[in-house]
Amino acid sequence: MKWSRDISVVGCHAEGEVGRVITGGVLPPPGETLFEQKTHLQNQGDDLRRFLIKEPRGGAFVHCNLVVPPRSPETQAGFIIMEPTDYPPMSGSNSICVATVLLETGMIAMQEPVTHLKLDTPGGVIAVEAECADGKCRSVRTTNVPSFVVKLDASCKVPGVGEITLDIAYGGAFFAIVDARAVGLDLTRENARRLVETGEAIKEAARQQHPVVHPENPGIRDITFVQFTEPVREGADGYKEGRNTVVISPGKLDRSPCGTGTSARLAVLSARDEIKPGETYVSRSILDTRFICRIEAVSTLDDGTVAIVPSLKGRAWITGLHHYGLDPEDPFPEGYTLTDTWYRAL
Ligand SMILES: O=C(O)[C@H]1NCC[C@@H]1O
Repeated sequence: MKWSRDISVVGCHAEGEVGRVITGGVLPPPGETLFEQKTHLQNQGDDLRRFLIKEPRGGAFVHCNLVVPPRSPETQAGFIIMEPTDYPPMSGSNSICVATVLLETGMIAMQEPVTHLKLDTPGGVIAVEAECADGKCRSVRTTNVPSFVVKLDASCKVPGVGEITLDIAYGGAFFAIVDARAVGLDLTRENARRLVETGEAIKEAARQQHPVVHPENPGIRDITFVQFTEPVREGADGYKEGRNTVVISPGKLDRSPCGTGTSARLAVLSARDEIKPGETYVSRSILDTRFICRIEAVSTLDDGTVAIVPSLKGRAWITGLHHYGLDPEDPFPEGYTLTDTWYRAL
């Protein structure tokens, strides 16, 4: 075997959603901030993401996180999130995978029973509280970046679907949030393909009809995800509970309850006075896995926009230790996609 590249990756999933973590073989990209480093990766060939996420090394369900030295004060490490078509500024499921891998592999020393960390992301600094026992992370609570509403009850004309109403909110990426009843689809595993098709059509229309820009970072713009929701109800344990599924381009559903999507939804619920700071909110995925969430604080952005600071608690499990390599004779150094499993070719 003769490789021109050898990248060490720890396989992991958080509540069903894959979040692989690159722990070796890649130097930190240049940049003063994580956002600049992410932009460098994106604009300078995008080869690392394509190498690890596209087939034959990855698949439509794969996310990868590059661990980098921290840049912001008081943080212990940073990570840059790579998804099938995007580099989202933050990601809930990926943050839980990264924290679990950092602690369970000893890259950062674990303190039992609770380890507190601050991690740098392109979207800002997040706080992590990991409950740990016997060398394992039993849960990870991520306190996310400020999350806020952009529009409530906006109208959107979607080819093949009709005119629908949606909310637009930021939770670490911009989401268009749609009541699943408006498109006549229940959030079931059997409907996964139809949810993807409808979600991608809505995303395309919503991006054109509702351009959005983050008030504090104009580099963060445009709707990245469509989230379908079921109404909030009281769950078996007496807490408010809501199911959702988030469509991730080019066409798969988030298997976890989507931390950034839930953060955006909490901003909407808060703006409608349907949830109060400190109240427990259980966010459920299409697989019925859960994040236990709450609004930790209310704040304002530089331009006066009201924001919430949400947290989400879930668990991740390490699935494997891998080395991904490139044989110089391999005809697919940048990978490939086919519409059988990728929905849309990239
Ligand atoms: O939990 C989240 O925020 C994410 N899960 C995959 C897509 C989103 O980044």
